[in-house]
Amino acid sequence: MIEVEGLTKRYGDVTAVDDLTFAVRPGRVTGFLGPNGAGKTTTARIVLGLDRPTRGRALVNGVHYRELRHPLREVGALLDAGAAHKARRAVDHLRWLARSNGIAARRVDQVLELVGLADVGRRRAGRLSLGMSQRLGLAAALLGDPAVLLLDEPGNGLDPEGVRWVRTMVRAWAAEGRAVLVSSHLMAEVAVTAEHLVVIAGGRLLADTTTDEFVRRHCAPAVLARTTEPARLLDLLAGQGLEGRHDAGSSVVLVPGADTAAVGRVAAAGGIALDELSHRADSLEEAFLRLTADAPGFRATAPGVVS
Ligand SMILES: Nc1ncnc2c1ncn2[C@@H]1O[C@H](COP(=O)(O)OP(=O)(O)OP(=O)(O)O)[C@@H](O)[C@H]1O
Repeated sequence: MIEVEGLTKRYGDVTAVDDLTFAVRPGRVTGFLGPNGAGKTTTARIVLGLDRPTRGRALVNGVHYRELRHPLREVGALLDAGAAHKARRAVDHLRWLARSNGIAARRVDQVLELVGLADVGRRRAGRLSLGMSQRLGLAAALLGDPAVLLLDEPGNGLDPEGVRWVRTMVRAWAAEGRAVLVSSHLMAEVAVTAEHLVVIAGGRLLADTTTDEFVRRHCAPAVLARTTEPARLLDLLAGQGLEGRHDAGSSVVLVPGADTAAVGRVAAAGGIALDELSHRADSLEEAFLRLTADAPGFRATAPGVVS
């Protein structure tokens, strides 16, 4: 498994990772989510011994990466699909990796087969399409049959069929008992692959929970009421113990967990005309944006509730 404990990384004035603690456990896919600049790559680089933390630590199977004798046999990583030398044939790239990690040469053919590259193994890395390069990166990650996998945007550059293939493979690897961390900034894509989510923004942990719980907590259905008097409706709802949400300038009030009849009765009793009364649930992407929008270092704004 991967254990990240109190991890902090500063680059000059920039705090890329800020006191981060989470674990990637075996037997399940953990989605590592955060908007651009959240600190995902920095965390992954520290786990893989490519960068040193300012404080805290990251352990793979209980030790620091640099203490692993044959790292590829313990942890497979896909960080940069373009990492293979352009002039080197795909098969030679894998053979070189296998040799430097004490892995049998026959494993190279197995992983090429596994990722669907058996026919193009003799092609030079520079002549592979983006999707094929991604598959070569996955082949390298799998070479040592590691118990821990760390994959950054594994579906990048793949066509829809390829994305489905990666999703199925990633789930199967976890089902075999591996600890799998898949990082991405695409909430909806990761949520269908991962059972567990670690969400960060501005280098800080925002959520560490099962995907089911995340959906329950952040995408719960709400009642949507549209009115020209949203502030007064909010007050009246609060008087009845119903907590609503309203974005400045919007005509919409959202009341999580309520039913339409209750909200309609409160409006009627207060003489408030409703232009719409309906049910609505946040999409995962909306929930993700809402959760991460206020984090330091993330400058984009989340969309309003509904305007
Ligand atoms: N070598 C570096 N020197 C200075 N700042 C850095 C360095 N590496 C990362 N950063 C900064 O640290 C923060 C986190 O970056 P990081 O690449 O870890 O985020 P990320 O979540 O992987 O983003 P993305 O989804 O865009 O890849 C950013 O503000 C980034 O500019």
